[in-house]
Amino acid sequence: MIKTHKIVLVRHGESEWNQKNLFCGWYDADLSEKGIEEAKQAGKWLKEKGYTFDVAYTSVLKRAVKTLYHIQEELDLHWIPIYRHWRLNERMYGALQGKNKSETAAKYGEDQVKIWRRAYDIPPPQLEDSSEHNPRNDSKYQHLDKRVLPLTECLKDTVERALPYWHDSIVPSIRSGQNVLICAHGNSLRALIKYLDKVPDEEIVELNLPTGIPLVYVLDENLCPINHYYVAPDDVVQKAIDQVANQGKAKNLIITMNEQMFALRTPQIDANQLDEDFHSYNWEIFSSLFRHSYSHLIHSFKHEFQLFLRLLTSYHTLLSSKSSATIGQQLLQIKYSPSLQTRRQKVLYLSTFAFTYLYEKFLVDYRRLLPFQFIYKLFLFLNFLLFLRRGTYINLFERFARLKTVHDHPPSLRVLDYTYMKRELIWHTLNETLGTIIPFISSLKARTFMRKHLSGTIMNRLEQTDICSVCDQSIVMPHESMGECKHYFCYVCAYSLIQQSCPICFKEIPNIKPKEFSSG
Ligand SMILES: O=C(OP(=O)(O)O)[C@H](O)COP(=O)(O)O
Repeated sequence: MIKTHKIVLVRHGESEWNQKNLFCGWYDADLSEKGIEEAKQAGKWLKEKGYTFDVAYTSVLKRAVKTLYHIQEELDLHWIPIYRHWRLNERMYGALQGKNKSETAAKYGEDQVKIWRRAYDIPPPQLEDSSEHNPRNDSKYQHLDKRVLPLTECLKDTVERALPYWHDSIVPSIRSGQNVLICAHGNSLRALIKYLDKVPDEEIVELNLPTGIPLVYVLDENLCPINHYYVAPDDVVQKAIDQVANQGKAKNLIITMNEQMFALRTPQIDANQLDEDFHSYNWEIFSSLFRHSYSHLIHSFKHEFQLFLRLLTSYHTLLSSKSSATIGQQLLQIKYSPSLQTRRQKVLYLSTFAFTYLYEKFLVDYRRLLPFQFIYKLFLFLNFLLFLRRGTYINLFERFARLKTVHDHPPSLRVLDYTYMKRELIWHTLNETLGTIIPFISSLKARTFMRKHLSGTIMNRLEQTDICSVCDQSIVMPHESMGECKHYFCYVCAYSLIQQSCPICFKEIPNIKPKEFSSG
């Protein structure tokens, strides 16, 4: 019987930088809340299937170290030896570290990002020596020769630096019959798999490893893979793999942006307008309360009451600790970031009310103050131009208080279906065409045409009744032709037939006369 070995590879649970869709590399990001749950779940799956380990290997980055810890916790395996080594670190992502993958795809193209993420031998641009991400300035690596510390790596480089550790430390443990667990990273594990499965350079591009799902490799006695499988339901695995593959797509931008995504200009303008509309509506209702009594009071103290209403609204919105958005912003799901926290911001906010009050009470009515009004309007205009250019600070208060507007929730991706729009377009075109054609159709001629082709019975019925041969209603002021036609018409209908022909018998009607009633 062939002697086999089983090793388990686990990519750490989701890190905080995975969550933000940032290139992470050697940056020491922590696990996100979800990542902690994924790590625990990995341990549970392994426990369920009866896995146990004698030794574990990981990198020196805390997202992998902590994932391993959570797995140990679930398996109650704190006593096994743990070896951490920089050679199991994630691929050094060079100058891409800290950049958002979707934004990078939007800037450089998805194809370029796929090359940087997945091409075997093309490294991303390297880190500057002075970069905060340069491992040469990191205390974790101070004991190492600076020349081995990379400033960027392609997968080939990662394979080359990870394999010595595989051969020197991990292989002996496997050969000695120990159950080995390796908890590492997306690309350091891809490097290992590339080597074990002898994946061709061009095929490794399509390999994506999900976070927190244990991958079992069954090796023969020469440590060649016989089989491999994930210890999780297939649909969970596939979904997680697709998610990793899609991280480099620009279209993810809208759904992966965190909630600090700045609001677009249009919602900001709309929110401003809604606030004004809300104030007008508020004032309308309030003043209508006193329409029949105390109206003189309302009229005399209009500005003071308006100030009171504005303050009341603010007290329940921006000035309350629960909200950082005006009414208009709340309706459009945007808000200030940071919220109105400092005393200075609150004072500035309240002074805008004082200013509005003074402006409306005095400036508008006094001609001598017109130059001030002009200066104020000029400021508003310049501020608005700046807002249009930069997309921030729609009013002077926001500018002075340095308040930016962000989306309350990440905007969701809307799927546009053009079927309805196409139908609408066809219907409108048809409507317009009919609307243009119909007025050209003479109803009289149409009716004449139809009668010409109607069967005799209907014709007879029409002739036998006392209804007008033109409008089909009871005859009003009956008239008849002065020619050969023997039909009767209302006066108005008959008048329209002069010099035309009768719609029933098609005889010409030279003129008309009132119907003569026989005395019998
Ligand atoms: O740090 C990273 O990997 P990790 O989350 O496995 O440590 C990379 O950002 C993974 O990104 P990639 O899947 O685009 O290679």
